[in-house]
Amino acid sequence: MTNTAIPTHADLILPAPAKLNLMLHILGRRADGYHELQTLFQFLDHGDELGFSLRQDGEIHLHTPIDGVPHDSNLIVRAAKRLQEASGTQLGADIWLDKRLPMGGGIGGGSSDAATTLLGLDHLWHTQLGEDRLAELGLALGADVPVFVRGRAAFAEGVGERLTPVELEEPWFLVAVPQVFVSTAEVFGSPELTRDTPPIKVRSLLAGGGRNDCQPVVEKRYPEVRNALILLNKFVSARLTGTGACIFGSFPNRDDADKVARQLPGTLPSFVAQGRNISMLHRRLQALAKK
Ligand SMILES: C[C@@](CO)(OP(=O)(O)O)[C@H](O)COP(=O)(O)OP(=O)(O)OC[C@H]1O[C@@H](n2ccc(N)nc2=O)[C@H](O)[C@@H]1O
Ligand SMILES: Nc1ncnc2c1ncn2[C@@H]1O[C@H](COP(=O)(O)OP(=O)(O)O)[C@@H](O)[C@H]1O
Repeated sequence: MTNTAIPTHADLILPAPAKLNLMLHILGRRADGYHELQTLFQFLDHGDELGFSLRQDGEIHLHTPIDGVPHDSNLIVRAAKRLQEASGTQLGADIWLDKRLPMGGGIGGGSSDAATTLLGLDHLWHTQLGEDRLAELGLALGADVPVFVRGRAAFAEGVGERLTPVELEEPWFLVAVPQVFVSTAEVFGSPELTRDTPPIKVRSLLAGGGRNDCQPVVEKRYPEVRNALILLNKFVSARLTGTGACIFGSFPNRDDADKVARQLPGTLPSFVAQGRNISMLHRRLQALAKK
């Protein structure tokens, strides 16, 4: 595919894959307002792409602004600056983003961009902070960043930072994108959100259990999501990812997923991607390390 956003002369081009929350249980609320959860993360082989080139002057320049997100608030720029501070490097970077993932969709685009920036610049700058330190820097940027830094499908606990790697089947997913922005803070702040699901063991999950506790709240507050779920449920058992708005169903092969995608109305965009236990980012970095 031709890529207009990233120049071919960039020093390093890396993927920033999406994730799905295959289930998400809310166990309670901490004193700081954050919620204790249990969730199962799997990556998709579909995502954004980032390009990086070295700068000697220490500046961070993101050349592809996102509408409505100021340069210095972009998670890419924030991640780059955190890594500069933590490592003490004098180097900087030119960065380009090819944004393909819908924003605020519960598929983790911003968090994944941040993780790819941490790992990409750690590679380019030779800062060698190590995965644990990079995951720690990531957590300060968002609850979902560490899983993208680790790059392994995982059962997550705490606020999402305590990760146990898991081996899951790798089915094909149809992800539908209701055209509405769901606020994560609003969903977690809702009085009607249930916060008392008993903790479960990872083993019972892998047997296919679980649900998304945010789904009833999002269905009630966002008719676009409710209607999309009704529609997709006609073909496959559909579920919300994260706090939405995206919903997904799984299929044993790509053809079956494509067939359903073709039957969805134009008002409900969708894409088909395979679930992956090792993220595309990590597969690319491993290939680079072998060169
Ligand atoms: C719940 C998940 C599941 O993947 O939702 P999605 O964002 O992917 O939909 C994530 O953990 C979200 O992670 P992320 O989007 O990085 O959230 P943050 O920026 O850290 O938090 C946004 C807001 O959500 C609330 N929040 C978030 C995570 C959490 N465990 N408890 C919370 O109460 C807080 O009000 C916080 O201010
Ligand atoms: N590089 C980025 N990509 C996407 N969103 C970003 C980025 N940097 C900052 N943001 C902000 O983070 C918000 C949530 O982004 P996103 O990760 O796409 O959603 P979600 O966490 O629901 O999957 C966006 O609405 C935007 O304001």
